[in-house]
Amino acid sequence: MHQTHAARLMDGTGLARRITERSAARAAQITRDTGTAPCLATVLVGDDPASVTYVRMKRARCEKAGIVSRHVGLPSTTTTAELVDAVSALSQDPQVHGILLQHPVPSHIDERAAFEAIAPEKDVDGVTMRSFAAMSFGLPGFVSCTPGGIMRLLEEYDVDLAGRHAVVVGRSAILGKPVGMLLLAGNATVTYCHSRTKDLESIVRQADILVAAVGRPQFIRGEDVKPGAVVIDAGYNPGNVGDVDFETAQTRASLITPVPGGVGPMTIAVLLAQTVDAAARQLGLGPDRRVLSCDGAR
Ligand SMILES: Nc1nc2c(c(=O)[nH]1)N[C@@H](CN(C=O)c1ccc(C(=O)N[C@@H](CCC(=O)O)C(=O)O)cc1)CN2
Repeated sequence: MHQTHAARLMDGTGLARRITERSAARAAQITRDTGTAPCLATVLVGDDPASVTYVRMKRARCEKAGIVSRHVGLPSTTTTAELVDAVSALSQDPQVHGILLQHPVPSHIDERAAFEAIAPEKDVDGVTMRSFAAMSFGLPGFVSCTPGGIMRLLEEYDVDLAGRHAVVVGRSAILGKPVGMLLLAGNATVTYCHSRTKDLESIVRQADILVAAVGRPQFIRGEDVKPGAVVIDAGYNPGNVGDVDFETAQTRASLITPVPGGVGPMTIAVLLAQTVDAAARQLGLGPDRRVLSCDGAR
């Protein structure tokens, strides 16, 4: 019989705040040293309410951290060519250091073509193929923000990955696929599951580390969580509901991210940290490797 206990919560809000304080200090230093503040351009196509909220949150956090926020809002009728032109113009603008194209774009647009119009040195959201390849090969570059935030949370809570079975449920280009590659780089044994996976529950039950990134509310049943597992809920469904049935999962897991307050805030903290890093490089200063690692700030 399984013993009932409450898992320890992984506090993404607190860690994100500490990382962002460091980003703000570094942004102020860059502004003092060069006379130019780091600048993130956000691009939003259409008026999907959730996307409007996320972009607003990103812009507000930039401004609080001393990062200039430039916004390009485009109508939902925008064509692929028009979006590629808008992103290319930002890629060529020396006053812009980072570019964020909010996902998803309307379905008639070739989102991949638009992402690929982001200059590599400005890909602070880690969405281009080049960034994905660099991350996969362990080369310098920007990571996709939610996967980067998840890895930073695992590090903060001293989760040992080596030899452990990590199960990623979901295979999206900016979340499921890259987080699996980062877990692999950490020497975990990685299994990807998706909508065509047969007997998903039996694979989930084997996970020492479970990353839920399906985009379906409470899709992962709490009773399928292996006792002692580390559960990362990367779901951001309407009403702040995650992909995991939290109530039951937290009685079985050893560590679990809450929704809200887990992975979400980390996504934005990584975006800001990478924007500051990009600005430092483009303005001829070295990157500050400590911004993300946040040593001594626990
Ligand atoms: N280009 C990108 N598009 C999208 C990304 C991304 O990383 N890059 N991620 C997701 C969603 N997302 C950011 O865009 C995001 C979702 C949720 C949160 C967050 O902090 N949520 C809070 C709760 C929200 C609230 O208080 O209203 C939480 O979990 O505590 C941040 C970012 C889609 N698109």
